Amino acid sequence: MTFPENGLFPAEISGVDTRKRKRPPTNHIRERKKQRVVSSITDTMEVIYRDLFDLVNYTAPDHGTAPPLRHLEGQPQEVSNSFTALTDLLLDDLSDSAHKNVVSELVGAYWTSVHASGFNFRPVGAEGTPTRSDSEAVVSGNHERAGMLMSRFMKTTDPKVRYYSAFALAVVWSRYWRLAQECGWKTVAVLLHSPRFRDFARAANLTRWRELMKLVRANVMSIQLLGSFNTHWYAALSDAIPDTDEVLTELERIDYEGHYHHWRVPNDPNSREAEEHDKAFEVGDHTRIGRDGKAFAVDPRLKDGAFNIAQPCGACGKTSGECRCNLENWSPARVELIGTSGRGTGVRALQSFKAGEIIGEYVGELISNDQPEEENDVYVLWGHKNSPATDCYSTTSYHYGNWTRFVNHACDPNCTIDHVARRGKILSVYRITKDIPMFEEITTNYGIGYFLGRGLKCLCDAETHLHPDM
Ligand SMILES: C[S@@+](CC[C@H](N)C(=O)[O-])C[C@H]1O[C@@H](n2cnc3c(N)ncnc32)[C@H](O)[C@@H]1O
Repeated sequence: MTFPENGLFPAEISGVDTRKRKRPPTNHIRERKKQRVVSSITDTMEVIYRDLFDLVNYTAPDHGTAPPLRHLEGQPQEVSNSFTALTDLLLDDLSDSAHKNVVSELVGAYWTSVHASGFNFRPVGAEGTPTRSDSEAVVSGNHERAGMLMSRFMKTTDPKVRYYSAFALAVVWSRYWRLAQECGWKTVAVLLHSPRFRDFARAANLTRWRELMKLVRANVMSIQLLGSFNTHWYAALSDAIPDTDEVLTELERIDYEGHYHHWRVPNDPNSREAEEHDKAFEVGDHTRIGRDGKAFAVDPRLKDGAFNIAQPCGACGKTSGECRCNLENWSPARVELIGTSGRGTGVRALQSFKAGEIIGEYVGELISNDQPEEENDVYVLWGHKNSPATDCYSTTSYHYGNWTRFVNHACDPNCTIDHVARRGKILSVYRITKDIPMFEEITTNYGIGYFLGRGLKCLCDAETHLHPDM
C-alpha cells in the first residue's frame, strides 16, 4: 500500500481524491504556490503566537493559573494504559529521565489532538501493548510501520478506516517526536498549548508542516522565552527540566518588569558584545523633561492647537484633527529585541503590521535643540527650529527610553517617525509605512547625514543605499 505525500488521509475519509493527479505545475507556478504556503505558514505562526500570548497572559478567576491540558483525563483506562506504555518506551531512549513530565504533556496534547480529530476509536486492550521495534518505528519516522503499531491501539469495524486513521495518528505522533528531537522538549511543550498548533500537527499537508517547522526551528529561543513567562506551567517545567533557566540566562536582559520585549534574543553571537552606552541605559515608558529634569520649566511638547502642527492620530482611525486617544488606548505592539549582524540590537515584529499603524512612542529625555554635548549622540531624535512640532526640543534615549531606541536604519525602511497630537501635546511615534509580516525587522530611515557625518557604513540589506558613500 502506498501513501500520498501531501494527503495522508485517503479519499474515502477526507473526501478529496488525492489519486487523481493533475499535470505537475511549471517551476513558475510551483514557486508561486510555495510563496503562498510560506506566507500562510507565517500567518499560522502568528496565530500560534497569539494563542500563546493569550495563554501567557491568562489568569483564571478562581485559581489564578492557566488551564491545564486535558491529557488523558476521562479517557478509557485501556487508552491511557496503551499510550503510557508507548510513552515509557519512547522515554527509554532518553537518558535524562527529567524529561518525563514534558513527555507526559506531549502525550496528553497528542491525545487531545487525536481525540479532536473526530475518528471514533476504541481501544483494543492487551493487543495494544507496544514493543521496542514499535517505538523505533515511531522515532525513525517510519510512518507505515508506526501506523501498524497505532492500529493495534484501536478498533473500528472498517479495517480500511482503521488502517488509514492509525497511519494518520502515527504521523502526528512522529511529527511531535521529531519536533522534540530537533527543537527540544521545552519548545514542544510551549507549542502544544496552542490549539492551532495541534490542528496543524494533525493536518495532512506535509509541505505546510515542513514550512512551519522551519519557522519553529528559526524561532526556538523566542518561543521558549515566551513560554517561560507562563508561571503556571513554567513552575512545572522547572521541576521537570533542570535546565529550564538556561534559556533565560542565554539571553541578555534589559531590565524592565521582566517583560519579554526587553530580553535580547541573540541571532548572531558576535552581536552580544554590549556597547558601552547600553550598560548605563534604563528602559522605561516615561519621557523625562530634560537632563536631570532641568532643561525646561514646562513640558515643551505642550502646544496650543497641537493638531494643527502634528500629524493626525492614526491609532484610533481618526484622519484629521486631534483625537481623544490616550497612549494607554494603544494596544502594545508585539515586538522583540534581536541581535543583528554588525548593527547591534534591532527590533523585529512578532505579529504582522499594516501600513499606517502606530506601534510605539519614541520616549527619552527631552533636551534643548542646541545642547552641544549631544552632537554625537546616536540616540537623538533631532527637533528642528523650522518644525513647529519640535521647534525647541530634541528627544534622546541615550540614558532612558524604551524598545523604540533599538530600531535600526534601513535604506528601504518599513517604519517612520511621525508627530501626532494628543490632548494638546505633541508625541513622537513610530508609524508603519508598509505592510510587514511577522518576524520582519522594523526599520526606519535615519537620513543620509547620520551615516556620512559619522563615517559609518550602512549594513542594511538594501541592494542600493540611499547614498553611494553610505
Ligand atoms: C538608534 S541606535 C539603534 C540601536 C542599536 N543597534 C543598538 O544596539 O543600540 C543606532 C545605532 O545602531 C547601529 N545601526 C543602526 N542601523 C544601522 C545600519 N543600517 N548599518 C550599520 N549600523 C547601524 C549604529 O551603530 C547606529 O549608531
